[in-house]
Formats: sequence, C-alpha cells, structure tokens
Amino acid sequence: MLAPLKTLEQIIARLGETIDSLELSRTDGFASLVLELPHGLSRAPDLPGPQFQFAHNHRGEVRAGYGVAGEWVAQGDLRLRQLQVIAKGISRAWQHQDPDETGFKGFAMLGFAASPDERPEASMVDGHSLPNALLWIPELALSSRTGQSAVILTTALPVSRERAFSRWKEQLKRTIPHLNQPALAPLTPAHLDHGATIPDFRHWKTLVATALQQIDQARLEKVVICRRLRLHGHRRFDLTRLQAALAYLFPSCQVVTIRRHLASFVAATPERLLTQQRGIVEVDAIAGTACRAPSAARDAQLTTELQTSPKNLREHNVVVDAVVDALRQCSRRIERPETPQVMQLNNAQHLWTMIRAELIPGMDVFQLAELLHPTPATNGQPCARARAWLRQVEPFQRGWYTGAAGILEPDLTGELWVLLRCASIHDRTADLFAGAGIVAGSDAELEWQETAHKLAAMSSALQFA
Ligand SMILES: C=C(O[C@@H]1C=C(C(=O)O)C=C[C@H]1O)C(=O)O
Repeated sequence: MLAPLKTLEQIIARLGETIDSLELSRTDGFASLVLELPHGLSRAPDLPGPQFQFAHNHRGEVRAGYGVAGEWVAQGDLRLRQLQVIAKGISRAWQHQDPDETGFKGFAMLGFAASPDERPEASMVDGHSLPNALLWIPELALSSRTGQSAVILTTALPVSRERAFSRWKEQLKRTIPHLNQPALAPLTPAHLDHGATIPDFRHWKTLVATALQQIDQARLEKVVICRRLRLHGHRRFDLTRLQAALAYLFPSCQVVTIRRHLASFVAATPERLLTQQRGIVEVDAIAGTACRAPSAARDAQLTTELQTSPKNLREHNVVVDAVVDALRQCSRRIERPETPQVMQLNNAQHLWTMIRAELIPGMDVFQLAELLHPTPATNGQPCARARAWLRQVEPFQRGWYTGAAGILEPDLTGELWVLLRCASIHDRTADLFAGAGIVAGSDAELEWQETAHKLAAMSSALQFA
C-alpha cells in the first residue's frame, strides 16, 4: 500500500492534470472531479469541521463528505418539496469528470428530523446542531465499494481555476493523510454514568396506559412511545473508536455519523426508509421485537415466540400495510412477502419484511420520503392522529431520532435510513433514544425493557469510545 503522503502527492498531481476538463466558468451549477484512490477504505476519518459518514460493514461500503460545496435547509410541511425543487435544479446542472473511469459520482447527503415543525436544536446536548431538514453537497467526498474507492471534489460554479485548485488541494491535504490509518489501540471499556431518562418509568407507564385507552377507543391502532437516556462518560467520546465499535457490533447495520457544529449525531440503524435504484424501490418494514439470549436453545425459542406472537405480528402488519398503501400511490407492481423474516442483531431481534416495488416513471427520493415517512414503525397508525397525540404527550423533542438520512445521487435516486439506535454526542455527554410500538395487548414493563435492549446498542459501543 502506498504511504499516505505519497498518495497525497499523486492525487494532487492528478488534480493538476485533470482540473481543466471541468467547465468551471459556467454561470451556475456544480462541478465534480472524481479521482481514483489507490486502495479501498474500511472507514473514513473523523476530522474537525462539518462531516457526514455512512459505513456498512457487510456491504463493504463507505460514503463520507467533508466541508460544504452547497447546503440548503428547510422546515415545515413543505420541507421536502422545497429541497426537491433545489435538488432538481442541481441535478440539471451538475457536471462530472471521471478521468480514471472509476464509475463513482458526486453525491449529496439528505437528512431530516422526525417532525417537520420542530426545532431540533433544543433537544441536542449542546443546544445547537442540525437544522430540521438538510441537503448538503460536500466539498470533498469519499466513496468506497467492494475494495474500489475514489475521492470526489466538488465546487459550486462559477469559480476560477486557481480558487478551485487551492480549495481542493487544502481539502485533500487535511483528508488523504488520515486514510487507512492503523486502528487505534483499544481502551479499557469505560464506565458510563446514567443520567436521567425522560420519561422515567412511572411516566412511561402512564403514557402506555393512555395510549392503550386511545387504542381501546379505536382512536389509534398503534403508537410508538420513546424515551431519552443521558449518559456521561469519564473521557471525551472518540468518534473513530465509536464508529469502529458500532461497525464491529452491528455489521449488518448502517453506521451513520453527522456533524455540523460541536455535537455529533451517530446511529447504527438496521432500517432503511427506502432504497431507490432506477425504477425500483425497496423498503424495510421492521416492527415486533424480542431480546436475544446467550443460550442457543433459549435464543431459538425467543425467535419462535416472536414469529408466532399475535401481538408482535399485529404490530408488524400495521407497518407492512401502511408501507404497501403508501407505495400503491407511486408503483406499478408491489412485491409483499406473506410472512416476515427475523432480523437478528446482537442486542435484539425484529420481525422484518422487505417490500419491493416497481415505480411509475418520474419518482425521486423526495417524493418517496414524503409518501413513506413516518411509517408506523416509528410513529403510529393512523399516521396523522398518532402524530398529533405524540405531539401532545411526548416529553422531549425527538430531533433527528426517527427522522431519516442518507445519500442522494445526482439523478435524485438514493437511499435513506431511519435514524434509530442513535445518540447525540458532545464531549463526554451522550443522549440516547429508543422507542417501542404500543398496540392492543402491549405491557408497559415489557415495552420499557424493549427500549432498554435498544438503548444497549449504543451504550455498549460508547463504552469503547
Ligand atoms: C423505535 C425504535 O424501533 C422501531 C420499533 C420497533 C418495535 O417496536 O418493535 C422495531 C424496530 C423499529 O422500527 C427504536 O429503535 O427506537
């Protein structure tokens, strides 16, 4: 493998050779230059400044972005439509040059809070962080898939050659030397102090009882109640170690890190809101949860109980039905498996149905997100009533927890992940979030335990950070 400084020299030389292939004097739009990296990436470095990262161990995929070539924020019921209009404009005027024929392209990050009308900053540990909805084209992006990888440099137009060259060179200098650094020496697992959980267990029981009344009166079929747990570490949480621990513990999950200011939002989520590739969309319906057991026999028994539990199947089918209803509005054909599979993670197992649909022409990620978000996996059914009820009773703001984030391709297809098993982290403090679906037959204590298992995904990884 080339030494990092040698790689840096080569990439800067290649930038000099190829930059003139871009039409930097065009009056608007964006230009991206894609340059091959000599080796694959297992993860992207954590560097100061704005950055995002999506890493999926099993898929062997990493996408990361640093710096800002363009960013747009929105809030309110029209937030996705407003960002869609902007993205359509960008899509029409986004030039790419890929002189090394890597096949990679520039991309944006799209993410949004659970609710269109809350100001999530208030819920973040340091009091300021992510806007309600954000579309962000990074100045330097890294993309790696099955051992092949590229760095993608992007600029807004028009720009002079000198300015683009010097900005890109600076970004390369601060990033490339940090690629594929040896793994950090492990630390001893840290003790974490548990701060408050909101709601506390007493309040939780009242919330579940009130939800069950709503369900009994047929006002709601399902609603997802959440809690927030604050943890304090004895050392500053290190994001590189945290990402490595999450990737190791949850190799089939998407490890998401988003940082704009001081606080970072980190998730290891098993659930896709959607993957759109050309005319096909895939959606994960995940609902109905059991814990894992150390003994294989007990674990298998828990799996069977989960698969045959009427309460869990009811909770699950509400989500599948809602996803299918949403997709009917934009699809020619929908494939809906008859029985759910079980998705096993090391802290929990879930009923999981993957729904695939052939889309009518002209659909994009924004329209699909508008149709699908929030599914009853994180909100409830009926959707508007569950939302209104939660707005009244939920004792904290969810922020980006149960929102979604992912990658937007220049053709407006892409992939969004539901932001679960996550924390907002600043210095030594982390706010963790988890929820559980309440349907007829739910038991407050068991649902509380379920949230404890879900919280353990992040808290066990934080011990190693
Ligand atoms: C709400 C969460 O998880 C969701 C709720 C589930 C359930 O109630 O069984 C399972 C998976 C997720 O769709 C969470 O992890 O916080």
